[in-house]
Amino acid sequence: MKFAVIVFPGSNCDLDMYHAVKDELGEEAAYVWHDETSLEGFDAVLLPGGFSYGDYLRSGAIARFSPIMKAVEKAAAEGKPVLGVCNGFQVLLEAGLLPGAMRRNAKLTFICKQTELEIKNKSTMFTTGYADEETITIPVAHGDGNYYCDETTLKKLKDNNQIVFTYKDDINGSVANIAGITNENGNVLGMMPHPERAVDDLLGSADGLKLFQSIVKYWREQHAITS
Ligand SMILES: NC(=O)CC[C@H](N)C(=O)O
Repeated sequence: MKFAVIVFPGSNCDLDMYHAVKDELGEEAAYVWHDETSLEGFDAVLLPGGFSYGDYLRSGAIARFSPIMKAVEKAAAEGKPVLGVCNGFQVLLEAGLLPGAMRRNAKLTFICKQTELEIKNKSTMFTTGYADEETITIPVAHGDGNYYCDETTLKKLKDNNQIVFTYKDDINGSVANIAGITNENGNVLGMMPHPERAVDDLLGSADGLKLFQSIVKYWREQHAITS
């Protein structure tokens, strides 16, 4: 399976993402500069964390106009797995590929620490590797992680099972403690915690690895030779 790691000017978790896929997961990965216009030949798309365009205007607000975003939209429409982590999540929100918006953390401070997450939907293509009711440990590192959506959107997210991860504790003021959501189709996931930084016990947790393994499992099932 081949993963694209999109690199924007100011991305800083692209190397971690590449390492997670290539070295820990053992799958193919390649960096794709934001100026590119095609994701032909890739099976999944990863938008890493960082400070694209210095977070000017709003986190993700400028990156969402990068040429590669048309190809990300196409991959999403084709049903390919698209994962946005932290700044990647912010870009997906700004691009309208996920509902809602991100605001400054409630306490207006940058938060960098391990967090406990509850898995609210373990039947997505990103979460089948987790056990029922499993609580996982994955680090966050953000200043703008305060997820907001209105009541109608929240109801839709709940009704469609689009809320995938919630924080066990309210760390940043997010509506309903939301840490990660999918689109309606379930193939685009945005999450503030960094699974790519939790892929080995040496890092303090390996709980993020199961997320990447779930994507591979899904892809293999889709591409199984049945005859
Ligand atoms: N680690 C990151 O991706 C940081 C995201 C974002 N720029 C913020 O501080 O909110």
